[in-house]
Amino acid sequence: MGETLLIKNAAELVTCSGSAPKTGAAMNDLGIIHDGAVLVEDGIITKVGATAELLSAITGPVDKEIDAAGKCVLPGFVDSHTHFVFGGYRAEEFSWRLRGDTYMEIMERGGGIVNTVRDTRLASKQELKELARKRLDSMLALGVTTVEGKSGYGLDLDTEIKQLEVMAELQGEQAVEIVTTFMGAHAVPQEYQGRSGEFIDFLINEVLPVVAERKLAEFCDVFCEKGVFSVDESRRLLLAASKLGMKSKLHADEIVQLGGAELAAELAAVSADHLLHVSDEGIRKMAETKVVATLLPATAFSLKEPYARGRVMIDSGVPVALASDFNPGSCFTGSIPLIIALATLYMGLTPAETISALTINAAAAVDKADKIGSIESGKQADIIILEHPSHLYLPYHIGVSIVETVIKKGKVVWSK
Ligand SMILES: N=CN[C@@H](CCC(=O)O)C(=O)O
Repeated sequence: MGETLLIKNAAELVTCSGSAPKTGAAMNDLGIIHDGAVLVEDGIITKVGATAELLSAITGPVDKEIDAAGKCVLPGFVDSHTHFVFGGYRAEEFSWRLRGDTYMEIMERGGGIVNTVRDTRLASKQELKELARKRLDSMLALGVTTVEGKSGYGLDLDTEIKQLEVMAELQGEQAVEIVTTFMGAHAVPQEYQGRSGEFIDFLINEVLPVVAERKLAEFCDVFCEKGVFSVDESRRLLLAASKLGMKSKLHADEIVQLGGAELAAELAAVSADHLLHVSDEGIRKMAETKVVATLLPATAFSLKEPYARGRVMIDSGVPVALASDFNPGSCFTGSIPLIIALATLYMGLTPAETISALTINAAAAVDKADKIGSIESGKQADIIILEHPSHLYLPYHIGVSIVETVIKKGKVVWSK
């Protein structure tokens, strides 16, 4: 037996077990074990059950014990949609939004994403890495054990690669596991203004092959949006990426209803994200094909847009995940407590659905539900312990983190 960790006496052990992704009523079933325990060997969960039974089944010595009496134990949160590697800030643009300018108006005036592109191109790899590391540290303290991160602030070969290399280097240098997405089609760069199709050709012919050859990204994502990339351009890029082994994600129907959700279903994408303006048909098709809907309530909040129809999606059988969308423009926060507050108070999700959406379904949104997202035998021991006895204390503490301990691959990596 390798290094062992025992967590015992948990008032509530939220396992999130069961088939993934969870849909419909299953999102309310958290597989709770009262007075629960977990045994971890060499970073992998080997036993889960009631404390008394689990203790009697342990044969060898245990290296470390955590007494979780009076506390709730859950799978680590998975933040399945972020843009955490970037240079510069857009605080002035935020003040323009406060006075009424819309996100797209600012983008059309030559601001928005391309502003961050300029700063990210200028920043050295080391500068980007240190900024990104700090952001990951803050996420970890909120209970995030896995994060998805996108490129997309380079929009040229060198800077896209620089962003992806930052993520590759940070993997293993700190505790949060990173799932990497290539998002060269995040905006049309100034040098390609009015020629979005040619820019897609450039990405397909000159950037994707390098990303694939160097195995720098597991997913390809595209901002499928009116005035950015059309459904046809998005399809062309994602099919080319898929031929090179990258799985598909889409920024879909965020600002207007364009058919991004329908395209995600057609391509059997792993997830379609945002979906503030998704059509009923898009919801039906996503339910049919089990594309994960990654909803980003902090972005709707920050943009003062209506929230995505999470309640309708869950009731229609769509697997729903929640994520932060941490980025320098539309949503400068990685706050899991804020997401929990918005999902429960304004989107009509129950506390249990919200937990499923941040754990097992978020793991499915990065195609890792076989390894993370639940506390089950055989899974990686990514676990958080709360200061309080039940998951119900999460939405009750509005905008405030109650995470006390974070465990990654069986090791305590953060504690309050
Ligand atoms: N909508 C496109 N991409 C980001 C925003 C990026 C930015 O404004 O810098 C998002 O997911 O919200």
